[in-house]
Amino acid sequence: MLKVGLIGYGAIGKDLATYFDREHGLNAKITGILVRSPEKISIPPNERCVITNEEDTFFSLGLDVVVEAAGHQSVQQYGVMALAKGAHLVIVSVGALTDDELFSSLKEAAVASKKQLIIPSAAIAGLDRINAASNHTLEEVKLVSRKPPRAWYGTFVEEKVDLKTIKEPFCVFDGYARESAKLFPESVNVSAALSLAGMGFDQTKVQVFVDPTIEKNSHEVTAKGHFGEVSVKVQNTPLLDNPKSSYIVSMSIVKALKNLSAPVVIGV
Ligand SMILES: NC(=O)C1=CN([C@@H]2O[C@H](COP(=O)(O)OP(=O)(O)OC[C@H]3O[C@@H](n4cnc5c(N)ncnc54)[C@H](OP(=O)(O)O)[C@@H]3O)[C@@H](O)[C@H]2O)C=CC1
Ligand SMILES: O=C([O-])CC(=O)C(=O)O
Repeated sequence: MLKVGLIGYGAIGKDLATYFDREHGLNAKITGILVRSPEKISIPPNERCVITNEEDTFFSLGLDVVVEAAGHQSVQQYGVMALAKGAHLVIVSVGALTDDELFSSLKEAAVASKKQLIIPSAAIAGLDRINAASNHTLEEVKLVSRKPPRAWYGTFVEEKVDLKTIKEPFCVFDGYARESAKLFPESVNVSAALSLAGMGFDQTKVQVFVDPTIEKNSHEVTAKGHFGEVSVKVQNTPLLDNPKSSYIVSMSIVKALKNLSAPVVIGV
C-alpha cells in the first residue's frame, strides 16, 4: 500500500481524501499532512494520520508519494526535499515551475533519487495529446481561461473590475504563460502545465477572463503542428470550499496515484 503525504489540506486536499477508501480502488493511505496551521484541521482523513507543521516530522514518515496542493510557496519550500527523501512528487501548483532555478533543482533531485516529478492534467485537458505532439513541430499552443466573478475575490483582479456589478466578460490578461502563471498563482496553474506539455512558458499564449455569464471554470485549449490540430474545452465544476479550484483536480491526482502501481495505464 502506497504511503501518501499531503502538503496542504484545503479544498483540494480534503476532496482528495474522500477517494482514499476501498470503493475507489486506490491502494494507498494518507500517512501524513503538512500544513502551516495543524489546529485548523478538525477532522483528519484517518485516525492514524500525522498532522504537522514540522517538515522533519512529515519527511520522516517514510512516504512513497508526496502530493502538493498548497500553493507555489510550498513547492519552493518542500519540493526538492520530498524527492531527496525518496518519494515521488505530485504537484498541482505548477506555476511555481516558472522559476527556472527551482525547476532545474527538482529535476536534478528526481534524477538523483530515481523518483518522478509528476504533473497531473488537473483542471485542464489535452496535455496527453499536446505532449505527444511536442515530439515533432508545434506551431501554436493557446489557452483561454474563464472563471465567474466569485472565483476572483482575493486576487489583484478586484482592482481591475467591480466583481459585484460586472455584466460582460472582461479580459484581465492577454500574453504568455510565464506571466499568467505568476500573476494568478491560485487560479491559472493550468497555463503552466500546458506550457510544460507543449511549447514552454514563453511561447504558450494565454488569455484570462472574468466571465459573469458562466457558472463553471472553463479552459479552452487549441494547438496546431505537424500532428494536425486539437481544440478542447473543459467546464469544471468549482469546489464548494474554493470556487477558484475544481473537483476534477483531485480526481486527476487519484489517476496519477493509481498509475504508479497499475498494471494498465490509460491516456497518458
Ligand atoms: N494545476 C491545476 O489545475 C490547479 C492547481 N491548483 C493549485 O492548488 C493549490 C491549492 O488549492 P486549494 O486546495 O483550492 O487551496 P486552499 O486555499 O483551499 O488550501 C490550501 C492548503 O494549503 C495549506 N498551505 C498553504 N501554504 C502552505 C505552505 N507554505 N506549507 C504547507 N501548507 C500550506 C493551507 O493550510 P495552512 O494555511 O494551515 O497552511 C491549506 O490547507 C492552489 O493554490 C493552486 O496553486 C488549484 C486548482 C487547479
Ligand atoms: O481549477 C481550475 O479551473 C484551474 C485553477 O484553479 C488553476 O489552474 O490554478
